[in-house]
Amino acid sequence: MTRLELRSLTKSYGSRRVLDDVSFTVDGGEILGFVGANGAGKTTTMRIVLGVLVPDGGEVLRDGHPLDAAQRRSIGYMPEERGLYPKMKVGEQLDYLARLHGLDAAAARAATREWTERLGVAERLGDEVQKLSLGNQQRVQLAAALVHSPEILVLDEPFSGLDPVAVDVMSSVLRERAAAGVPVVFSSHQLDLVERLCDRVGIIRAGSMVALDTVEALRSGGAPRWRVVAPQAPAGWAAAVPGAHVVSEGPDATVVEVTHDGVEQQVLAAALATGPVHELARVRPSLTDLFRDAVAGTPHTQEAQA
Ligand SMILES: Nc1ncnc2c1ncn2[C@@H]1O[C@H](COP(=O)(O)OP(=O)(O)OP(=O)(O)O)[C@@H](O)[C@H]1O
Repeated sequence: MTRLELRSLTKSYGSRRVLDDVSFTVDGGEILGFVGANGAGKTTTMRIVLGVLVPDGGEVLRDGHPLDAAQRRSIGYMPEERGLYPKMKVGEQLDYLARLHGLDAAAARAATREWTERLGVAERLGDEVQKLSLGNQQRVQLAAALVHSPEILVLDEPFSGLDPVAVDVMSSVLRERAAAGVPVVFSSHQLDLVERLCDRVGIIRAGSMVALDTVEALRSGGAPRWRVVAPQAPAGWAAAVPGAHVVSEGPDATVVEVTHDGVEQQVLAAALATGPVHELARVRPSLTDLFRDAVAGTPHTQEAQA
């Protein structure tokens, strides 16, 4: 099965390093979500995979060997800036792209038909791309990435601007391609979607990978957090429990982080000492929480650091 590997990629613009030792692998059958704040380096990384940009250091491997030009061309790529010819008809454009990748005329037409039907734009085959709504242009863009049956998929923000139906279609296409053995990597700012769809998530911050794991593993890393609902407890009640750190305290609930399992029982005892306890529950961070933690301490847009 195909394996895509990015090994120690670095890239600078002038004296400014925008990628610093970025490494990750995506196995066939796997969907990797690539997330990070604006300007963190996602597009730069993907362009290097495609060969549109040359890294200063590091390499991109397929099954352990550096990607050659022909293998790069065989990647299904959806660029962030999109790359369709606005005045060309949808069908002609997709046929052309499929032919460019070596399909004969009949196979190109069949692939165009298949993907436009699948993506819900088959009735627009005869329309110029520029006459389509942005969301439909994006569906065509995905069709363009798929018409040549790529063995690797690299998609830069494929979900941005899509309506919920198109999001579902796009999600099922990505799952299906992964199930067919294709390594899939896509960037997105829609973290709920990434959480739902991806087998693993890589978080990049200011050009460095700061997390790379399954959502489940990322969620269970870090100190355990517990939510306590004790309506009669006075302010500051949990602060004195050894090993507990109050994360937030409000009228509805107190959230504490504990240094190790078992401390929550002492937190519970302290809460019970103040009156009834209605709830003691482990809090599982969402990918959004993890993302915030991972990019914490940086300006909201990392370009501001430049
Ligand atoms: N041609 C260029 N010249 C100089 N700096 C550049 C160039 N292209 C990108 N950069 C800088 O490299 C950094 C990484 O940009 P990149 O587009 O990879 O980020 P991104 O994570 O894709 O962001 P976004 O989420 O906004 O798309 C940014 O600070 C950007 O300003």
